[in-house]
Amino acid sequence: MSSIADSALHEDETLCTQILETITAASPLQILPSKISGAGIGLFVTKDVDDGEEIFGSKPLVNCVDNELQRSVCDNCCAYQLSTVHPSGRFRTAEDAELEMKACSRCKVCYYCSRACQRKAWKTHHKHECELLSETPTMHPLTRALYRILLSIKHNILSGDQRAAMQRLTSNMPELLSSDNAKLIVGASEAARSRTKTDLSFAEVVRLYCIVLTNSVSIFQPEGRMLGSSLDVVASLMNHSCDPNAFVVFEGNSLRVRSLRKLRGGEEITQCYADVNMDVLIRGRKLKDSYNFDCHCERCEKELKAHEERTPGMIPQMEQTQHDLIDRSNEAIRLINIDTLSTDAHNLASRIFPNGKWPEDLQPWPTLHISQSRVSKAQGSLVPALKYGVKGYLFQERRIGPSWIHDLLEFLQVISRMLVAPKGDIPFGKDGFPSEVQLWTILHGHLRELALGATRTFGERTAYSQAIGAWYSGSIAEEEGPKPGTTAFANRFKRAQGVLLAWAGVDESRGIVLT
Ligand SMILES: C[S@@+](CC[C@H](N)C(=O)[O-])C[C@H]1O[C@@H](n2cnc3c(N)ncnc32)[C@H](O)[C@@H]1O
Repeated sequence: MSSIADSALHEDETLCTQILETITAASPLQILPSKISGAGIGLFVTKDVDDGEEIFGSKPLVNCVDNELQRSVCDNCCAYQLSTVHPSGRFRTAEDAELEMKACSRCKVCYYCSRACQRKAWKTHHKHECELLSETPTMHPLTRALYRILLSIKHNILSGDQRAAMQRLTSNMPELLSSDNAKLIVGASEAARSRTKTDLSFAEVVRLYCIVLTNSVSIFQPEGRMLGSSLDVVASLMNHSCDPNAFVVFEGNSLRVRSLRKLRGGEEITQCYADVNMDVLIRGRKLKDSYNFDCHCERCEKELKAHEERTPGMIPQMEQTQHDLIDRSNEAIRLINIDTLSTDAHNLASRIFPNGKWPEDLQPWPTLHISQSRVSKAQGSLVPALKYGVKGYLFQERRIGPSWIHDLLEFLQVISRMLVAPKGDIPFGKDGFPSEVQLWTILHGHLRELALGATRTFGERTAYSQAIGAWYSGSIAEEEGPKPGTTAFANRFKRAQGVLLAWAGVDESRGIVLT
């Protein structure tokens, strides 16, 4: 295997053609040396691609559901029991029946949404792994992916091309074997080799595990939920950018790569391996720890320079504090409790900024506000949820892509709950708070942006975009004044948004401009 792995994939034209034939792409793609220094090979478009287009779709080699979601996600089609979206393209209501999930009666590890899914999974892979899974039910999904791959090789389920291409993916094996995780990697590989009784050598199994660790992508649905991990050969060839032109999303068990902006023919397709909204220091740590490289892109250099100018010589403290703020914010979400979050956050911020005043637009502050809004909403405290929500979503620098759509949706859910709350619960028109009519205008203006944004981001066929579109059309049908999309509405919206922003203490320049 090492000799195959030594020759780069792009040099084998026949193999490249064969693996590119397994995807569905609007126009042909190419595998070439990356334009990013030190990044190996990459994936390129050959023709111009518009903003918001599907670049390609693929059926991954393996999808593995996260352990804590096993009972609620179908192990075959990835249908999610708690999805807020009905497959017919509307948001679910309390009247909708819940998907009934049934466990495999033998292993009780994999769950299915129908007999058909269970039969299909059994035929394609589950019959080979069922007994092994029942012995090790809590295996990490990436280790489960390794088992599935080893068994697929053993039982000739993978085609020769798929196997050859997978084995040539970057493994980062030397770096992973000298990392803190080396013992775990070696131990899991040893166990996988002996349990699956594969013919592969120990070194080959370790390398395959490193390939899984380096190339897997999250099964991220349009709704924003991560359901597990997936390995797809073609998607694995996309390199990282902190200003990506594409992203990966799943529709059921199918992977889709969609554009975030226009790409010119010959351009490399890139995705962000870290949370694209986070600061350079958080992204940098993730890229180093999980993918073994340092990013030196324009965005990273610019953000590092800004740190040096703002707080000279404080980069290590700044990084630690950002991590601590994120941990604190995640803890608040987990406990559904933000009682001490503001005080704790200001105490942490004062390590860097003597007055404890972290800049509103510097991450993770906007994300912290979004957590505060989410927890307040869960507690039914809608007024603070709105105030935190306005700050959270308007201080995000990037107003494109999945996370922007999710932030906007959450913000609008707060507004729409306020508009149906019992009279007297919401201080309409008092102490600078917008009037009820103004809040309707704010909802409708944003809903139109959300509907347009969801269609551009996820495509118009996606049930999620359709559900947002249905919400928008249902809601504006009741609007008596000028409709969104007209100049009269835009003027009304600007005034209403101005009131909301003044109430929330956000500068008007941060507001959204309607399209
Ligand atoms: C999923 S693979 C991407 C395909 C890979 N370039 C190849 O040749 O197979 C991820 C690995 O590619 C490299 N890589 C991806 N993006 C990079 C970037 N922006 N700068 C440097 N290396 C990068 C790193 O080695 C990373 O661990």
